[in-house]
Amino acid sequence: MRVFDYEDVQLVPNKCIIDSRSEADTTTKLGNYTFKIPVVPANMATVINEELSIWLAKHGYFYVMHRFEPETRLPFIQKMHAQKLIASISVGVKAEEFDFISQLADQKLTPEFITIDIAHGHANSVIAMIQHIKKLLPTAFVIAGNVGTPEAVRELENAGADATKVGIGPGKACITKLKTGFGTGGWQLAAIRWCAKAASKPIIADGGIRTNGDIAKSVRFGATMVMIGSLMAGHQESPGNLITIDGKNYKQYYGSASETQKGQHKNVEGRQMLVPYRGHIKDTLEEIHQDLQSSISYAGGRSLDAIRKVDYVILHGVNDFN
Ligand SMILES: NC(=O)C1=CN([C@@H]2O[C@H](COP(=O)(O)OP(=O)(O)OC[C@H]3O[C@@H](n4cnc5c(N)ncnc54)[C@H](OP(=O)(O)O)[C@@H]3O)[C@@H](O)[C@H]2O)C=CC1
Ligand SMILES: Nc1nc2c(ncn2[C@@H]2O[C@H](COP(=O)(O)O)[C@@H](O)[C@H]2O)c(=O)[nH]1
Repeated sequence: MRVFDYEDVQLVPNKCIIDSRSEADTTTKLGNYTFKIPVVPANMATVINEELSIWLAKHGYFYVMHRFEPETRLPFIQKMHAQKLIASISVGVKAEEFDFISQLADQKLTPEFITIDIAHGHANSVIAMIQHIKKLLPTAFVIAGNVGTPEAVRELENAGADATKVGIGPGKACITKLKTGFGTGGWQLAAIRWCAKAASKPIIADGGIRTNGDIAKSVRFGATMVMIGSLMAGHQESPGNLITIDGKNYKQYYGSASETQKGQHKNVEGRQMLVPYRGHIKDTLEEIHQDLQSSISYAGGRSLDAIRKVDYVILHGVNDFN
């Protein structure tokens, strides 16, 4: 398998067939829903909160609420449904999480999306959780992860997952590679390609996005949706603390497996850092929308599908057209 990451690849332009970039359609479909762009802020405590979830849902963006205030999830689903908005939550795989799903079923409360969010998603615990959700809440769209191999994608799909999330260790706040020696850090884009070839359902590329162009590259190599943490954490609406150093503004960003998140130094695989303050998230999302419209025009099409078929070159390696 050829191994490469985002910075090693460039997409090759095709003849433009539209008169204006505004004609390019950046929407993507996940389950029964269509979203404005193939981007979702990471389900991390310094990236998403209830307020931002509501804003994103109201404005046609996908969101996944994090799982680190577990007792708020049930009222959160009720609150979203009362506003006729989609409810998209995260769960873990510990015993109490199985009970939580049973509780939702007892109350006849089905979130539209449930993301199973653990570090090593190719695990019996995740398969058991997928099956538990599908039995009790059969209409919920289940995203399972995280994984980094085709075998894992197939197993989770066969267990009933509606989508799988790919990315072990490419995150900005991640230290998995350093602490364990494992992961897709440094070859995340190749891992997406590898997994997507085996997938029969959508893939969500998770982690390692450093520029807007990386989103188009993820789509080229098989992603239906792209999850982004650090580039989404610096906004006014982001939940992390605002910190000013020498007159420059930053926002706090920490890993979900960091000591800060866990409250103890046990199985730490994440760190805390500062990311530059970037103003309002609506402006960043609009910039991503416009950049993707440009990507579609360079791909020679009218929608994201055009990007999926473009040629590419691998820089710093063997150049090849695929
Ligand atoms: N995408 C990524 O690269 C990574 C993401 N994260 C994020 O950090 C958060 C915490 O993740 P996680 O620690 O999995 O969540 P949890 O602490 O909820 O752990 C989930 C369950 O899986 C077990 N478990 C976790 N890792 C392993 C492993 N390597 N082998 C066997 N069992 C395991 C845990 O038991 P026990 O704790 O007793 O082992 C626990 O029962 C999540 O939000 C996750 O997405 C973390 C690391 C990498
Ligand atoms: N190894 C770890 N990965 C983590 C942790 N917390 C979150 N994550 C993953 O990172 C992405 C976001 O990546 P970014 O490059 O866009 O910043 C996130 O969605 C998780 O999959 C962690 O503590 N350790």
